[in-house]
Amino acid sequence: MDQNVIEITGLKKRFDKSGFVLDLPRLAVREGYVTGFIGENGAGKTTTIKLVMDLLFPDEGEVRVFGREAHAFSEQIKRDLGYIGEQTGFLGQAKLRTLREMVKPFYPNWDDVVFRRYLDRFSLDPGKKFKDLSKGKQKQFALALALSHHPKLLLMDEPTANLDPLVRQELLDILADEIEQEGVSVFFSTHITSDLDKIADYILFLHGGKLLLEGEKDVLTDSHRIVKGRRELLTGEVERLLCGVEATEFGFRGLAGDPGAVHALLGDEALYEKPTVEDLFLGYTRRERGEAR
Ligand SMILES: Nc1ncnc2c1ncn2[C@@H]1O[C@H](COP(=O)(O)OP(=O)(O)OP(=O)(O)O)[C@@H](O)[C@H]1O
Repeated sequence: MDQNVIEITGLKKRFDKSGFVLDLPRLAVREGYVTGFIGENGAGKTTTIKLVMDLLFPDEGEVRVFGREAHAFSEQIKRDLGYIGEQTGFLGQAKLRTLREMVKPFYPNWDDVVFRRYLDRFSLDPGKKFKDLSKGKQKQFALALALSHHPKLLLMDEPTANLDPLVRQELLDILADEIEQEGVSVFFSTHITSDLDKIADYILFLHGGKLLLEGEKDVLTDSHRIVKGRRELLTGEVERLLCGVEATEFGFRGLAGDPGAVHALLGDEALYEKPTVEDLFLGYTRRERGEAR
């Protein structure tokens, strides 16, 4: 299982109009795991996903999916890939059953039993038009289509946006089932970091077009600590060991990448808590923006 389903090397993608540059010397998504892709608005997540989907072409470097070059093998790759984009590109006027007819021929592994099972599970009426579904129901339909051809990789751009907490939890449960039963790999971007606390094995954190932090989620959260203490403990020396420091008259809070070094200075005078993915995200983003206090 030590394969990478996505492997990007030496990639550069520039948008002359906006001046944005995506610069990824190396990015890998491992087979059989859930990898969460986070980053602030405009960090380049959608651009990366579009490059993997061969909807954009790199200026430099290479994108490989299932070990094959993404552009040259685009058709073969897509057969094994379930994609849910930010905007579902379905023809809104079409009924769900018509959309099934349109999509099915592209996938040799199409499975009507799975498709019907998900329509039932999501209470989706095949006679309804896509445009008449709520945004959440549209996402569920997109997921039903994506899962009905037994993909090896689910590639999703903000799949849980616009979903109420119950539907979001159901989607996460479905992903967990698919991983367990079908061994599917999952790569998805999100702003809802609590979803990553729940199901991600790996985290890729993009900032300004570059990978800022990556690794196994448990290793990242175990190796960092949120440090809290009284305001007078926040000396310059302590502050240099923290990122994303928030301080008031009375106290402070900051993320430590080397908690041992902070403990050597503050000992048990401070509190040390395991961070969430959101804590990591905020700490590193603020550090990059030079926003600390
Ligand atoms: N076709 C394009 N032409 C010019 N600039 C573009 C184009 N597509 C994206 N960009 C710019 O590239 C940057 C990255 O955009 P991208 O959509 O990949 O970010 P994102 O991380 O997905 O953001 P969000 O979380 O807001 O969806 C942004 O500054 C965006 O304006």
